[in-house]
Amino acid sequence: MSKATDPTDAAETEATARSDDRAVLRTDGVTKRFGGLTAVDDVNVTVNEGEIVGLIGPNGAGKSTLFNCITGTLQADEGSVYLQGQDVTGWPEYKIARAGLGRMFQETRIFGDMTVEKNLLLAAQEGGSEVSSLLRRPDESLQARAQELLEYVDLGGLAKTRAGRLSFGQQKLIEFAMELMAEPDVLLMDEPAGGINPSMLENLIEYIRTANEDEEATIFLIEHNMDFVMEIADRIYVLAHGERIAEGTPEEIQNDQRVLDAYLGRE
Ligand SMILES: Nc1ncnc2c1ncn2[C@@H]1O[C@H](COP(=O)(O)OP(=O)(O)OP(=O)(O)O)[C@@H](O)[C@H]1O
Repeated sequence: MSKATDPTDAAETEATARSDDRAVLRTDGVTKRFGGLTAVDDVNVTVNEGEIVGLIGPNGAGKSTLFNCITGTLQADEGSVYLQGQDVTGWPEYKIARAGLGRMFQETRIFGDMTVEKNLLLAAQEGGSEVSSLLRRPDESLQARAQELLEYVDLGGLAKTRAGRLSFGQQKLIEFAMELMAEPDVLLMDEPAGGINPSMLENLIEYIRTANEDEEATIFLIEHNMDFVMEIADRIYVLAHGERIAEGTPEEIQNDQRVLDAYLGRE
């Protein structure tokens, strides 16, 4: 996808030099305070190309705040955020999105009066295409891409259906397909399993895995559903009271005493 590079940005060269080769996303000492509360405290995370990385922690641990600092929704008080090695700290949200960061929210942002296909075509604008031309004369390759992504999530037959008629679970899958339309370098997902009925959860795991394997989608996700995150993530970061208390494979995290204590409120 197109990158919003600023050749005059001196920090870029430095950031590129410091970055891990495979790191699509990296935070370095990100700290965010709300008055006297340190919601995110000196947090370092790295998401490498092709990984599915989980972010977990008890309620109020700072997960959403960290996501918001990464996406530019909030400005960190300290620390830096690097996307593909480029220092994007302080950039406005739209510019970070254009530079390759996708975000899928808990609530869907679908246009209910438009068809599923038009929603997908609109989402492609985040990848740099013009909105008006997309809707009037959609590019055949984009249409084919939309159909392909709908088939990934087993909703291929619903392209011409009004999106508002779909169930919440189906709308979430459409939103996932929409995010993939923009071909983000990394996709942040906020509780993808939230509100999804248990029978659909296994499917969601399969769709995210397929996107990861076939589309090489790199994913960073917040999730409260432990079974889900343990099954899907390659690596997991754990936050508690704003601090990163653990990092490891799902197996390591499940056996980490600090993590168990944090969840039981025993720090
Ligand atoms: N805009 C804000 N103003 C003041 N305090 C905030 C703000 N946003 C978050 N906080 C506080 O910062 C801390 C971290 O909140 P955050 O929402 O990031 O946690 P979380 O891990 O995402 O929690 P949850 O799992 O419950 O969504 C909490 O104590 C929260 O009350």
